[in-house]
Amino acid sequence: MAERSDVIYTWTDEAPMLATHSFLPIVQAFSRAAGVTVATADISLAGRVLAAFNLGPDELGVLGALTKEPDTTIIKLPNVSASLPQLKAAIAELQAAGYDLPSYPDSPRTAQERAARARYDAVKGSAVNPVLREGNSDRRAPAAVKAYARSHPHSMGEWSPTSRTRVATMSAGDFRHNERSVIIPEEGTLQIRLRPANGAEPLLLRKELAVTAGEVLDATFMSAAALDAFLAEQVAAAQADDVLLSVHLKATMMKVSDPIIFGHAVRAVLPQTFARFGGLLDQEGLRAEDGLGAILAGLEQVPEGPQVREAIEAELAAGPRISMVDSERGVTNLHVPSDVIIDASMPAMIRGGGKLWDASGAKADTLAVIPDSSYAGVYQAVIEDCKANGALDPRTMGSVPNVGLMARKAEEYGSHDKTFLVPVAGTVEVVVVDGVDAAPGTVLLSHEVAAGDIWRACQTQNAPVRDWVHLAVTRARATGAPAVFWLDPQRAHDRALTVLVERYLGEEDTTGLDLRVLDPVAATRLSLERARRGEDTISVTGNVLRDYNTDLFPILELGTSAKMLSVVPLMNGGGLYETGAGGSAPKHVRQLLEENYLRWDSLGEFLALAEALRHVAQVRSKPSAAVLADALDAATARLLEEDRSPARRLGAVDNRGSHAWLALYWAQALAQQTADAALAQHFAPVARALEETNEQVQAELVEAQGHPVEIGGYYRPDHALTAAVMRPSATFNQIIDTF
Ligand SMILES: NC(=O)C1=CN([C@@H]2O[C@H](COP(=O)(O)OP(=O)(O)OC[C@H]3O[C@@H](n4cnc5c(N)ncnc54)[C@H](OP(=O)(O)O)[C@@H]3O)[C@@H](O)[C@H]2O)C=CC1
Ligand SMILES: O=C(O)CCC(=O)C(=O)O
Ligand SMILES: [Mg+2]
Repeated sequence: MAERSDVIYTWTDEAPMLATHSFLPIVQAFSRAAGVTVATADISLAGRVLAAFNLGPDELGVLGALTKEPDTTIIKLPNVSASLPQLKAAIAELQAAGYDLPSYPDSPRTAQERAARARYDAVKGSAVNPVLREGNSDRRAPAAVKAYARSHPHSMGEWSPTSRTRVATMSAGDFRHNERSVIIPEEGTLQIRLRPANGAEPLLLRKELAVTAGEVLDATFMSAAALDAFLAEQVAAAQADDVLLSVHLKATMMKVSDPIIFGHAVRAVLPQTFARFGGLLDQEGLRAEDGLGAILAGLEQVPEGPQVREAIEAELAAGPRISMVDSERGVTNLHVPSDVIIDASMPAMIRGGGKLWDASGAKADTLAVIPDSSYAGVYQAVIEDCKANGALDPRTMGSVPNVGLMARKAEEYGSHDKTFLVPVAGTVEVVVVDGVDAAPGTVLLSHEVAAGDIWRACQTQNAPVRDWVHLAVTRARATGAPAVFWLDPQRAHDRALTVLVERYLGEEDTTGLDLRVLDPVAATRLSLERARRGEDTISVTGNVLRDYNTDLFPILELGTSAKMLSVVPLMNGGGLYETGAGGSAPKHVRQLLEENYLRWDSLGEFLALAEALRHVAQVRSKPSAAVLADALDAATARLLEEDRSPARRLGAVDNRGSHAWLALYWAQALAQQTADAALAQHFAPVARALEETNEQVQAELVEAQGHPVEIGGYYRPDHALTAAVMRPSATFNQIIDTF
């Protein structure tokens, strides 16, 4: 990684990584011509695993440090936030490729195994985004994208007023109801300990926790008993109502708590199997947390396997219908913890008219189980709105952009190192060690807990809150749209945050702006009501709702969140440009391997790149970068107008075809602009060559489609093989590689 290069383009996983093989050579060729350097940083899951064992460079670490430099510009593509089954698959692939890596120690016994486990656990889950997000988030649909969605509406499933789809969430005992919060007056050090109810010595859960002045610190827990009772009720309710049982969690970002909750859900649908064979499954290391898929696969190696499998199948057959991820392959919602991720799964269901797939591949209503009630009400409010008013109409609906509090691992998404599965009943206490304007030993927060409960603390630093409020005011001013802070007066954390929001709004010039604070359900209703009238409403939210809303509203408005502009102004002056708001679309990889067709849309990359180049122009004093950016935006707008984005089916323009169109339009725009005569002159022959060969190039790209391809790996494919697959037009490559 060339650390001083103008732009750092991230090398990630799955579909975006495939697209990068085609798009990056174009980006580098165009940028080079304008004197802008573009280097890559490998932050893929495989790259991170190798770095964790010193078998490869720690490019994420370097990139994390660069986020604090004022002249850094990073383009961040989506990466796999690995669930344990994915991490294990990546390790197996790397081992088979000859890397000397230990297997994942499920039950570490030696010091060496514990060390290996700690390294792997640091790579697991959402281990990239929190490191790079040294700023708050500004996600919105650019005008050209919104205009395209209005003139080319995606299909929306119909909503019937009699739909039986609904959200089930807990009414007590969950993270929302147990939350307690304080604002830390002065910096200091805390400790988290558990005082067992049986009078035994306190257990130190976290020896030292540094806190900063003015930060919001909260603590809460999910009661295992309340969760199990709730899940048992939902299993029965789904069966009684004959709707599909579906469970929506974020086992990737909430990498400690949510896999545990997922495990409870797996056990809730198989109570008899676990009562009978739980001991055996434990002994074999087959954990409900890893999903039904891992259990069924693991049973192949166990002598009693067929018996257990029979029990599972019988119990599934007798229970409620479970929603399917892939009905053809028999993959249920409970097979893999990372297959159904709430931010994308709930909006896709709502876009589809409240339906999910059953085992026969038919669509059916669902009972969507979202155990913690902190944010579940948002989805229920959307469902109620759709039942009452029908599906939203992408041709007319307004937009709900987001300003999200995210910097410095804000709120729940930074809580993993403070989340604990409670080993014995007792009292968890957050205690002052020093500082904090309190006597050592003072208990700041405490909860009575039982064994199996999930306790966690979250931190929200003060400077990010102030920056977030400022960003909200800036966006409200720039757009004239009302900005609504989604804060829940029933939650201790949100009440503390409201105090800070009011304080920092007092520092801003807010004359003439419409700024409100509403609870999330009221905010959802208002935003939808306005959207139905074609009006825009900025949602100003915490970190989790940032994630949820930036899939929810784009998926309804634009059909996908891949088309979002996703800017993270870094607090020290750098710029992080995320590509879209969606993920790495694993399904797209399978389609490429089976039929050499990649339906991934790189629009998010195009939008992010233009903003990144503008940032380079400013922080590196390179005016031609701004010329590149303006021409790129013009090319992107034209790509949309002329409908050159990837289609979904063989024989049409796919990801590679859309890149070739973009290169043509970009070169033409550069040749025609008058701001930089040297660039115009440089690009005139390039534009001509691309025009003259365009028909042939597109034909070559379509010709390549329609048969299986081999790229030599999933998590770490062979670079040369993948490049050959992703760059099949010799005519196009010749132009890009030589100008
Ligand atoms: N910023 C980040 O790093 C993020 C990473 N992730 C990671 O991504 C993975 C998958 O997550 P998942 O929840 O399934 O969500 P995804 O957003 O990856 O996929 C859901 C669906 O959205 C559509 N989609 C998403 N992006 C595009 C695109 N650029 N072009 C066309 N269609 C697109 C696809 O629909 P269709 O099948 O109809 O084509 C896809 O199947 C996980 O490993 C997750 O951890 C998730 C979110 C953000
Ligand atoms: O980091 C992740 O796992 C996902 C991030 C995400 O979904 C988002 O930021 O929208
Ligand atoms: Mg998301």
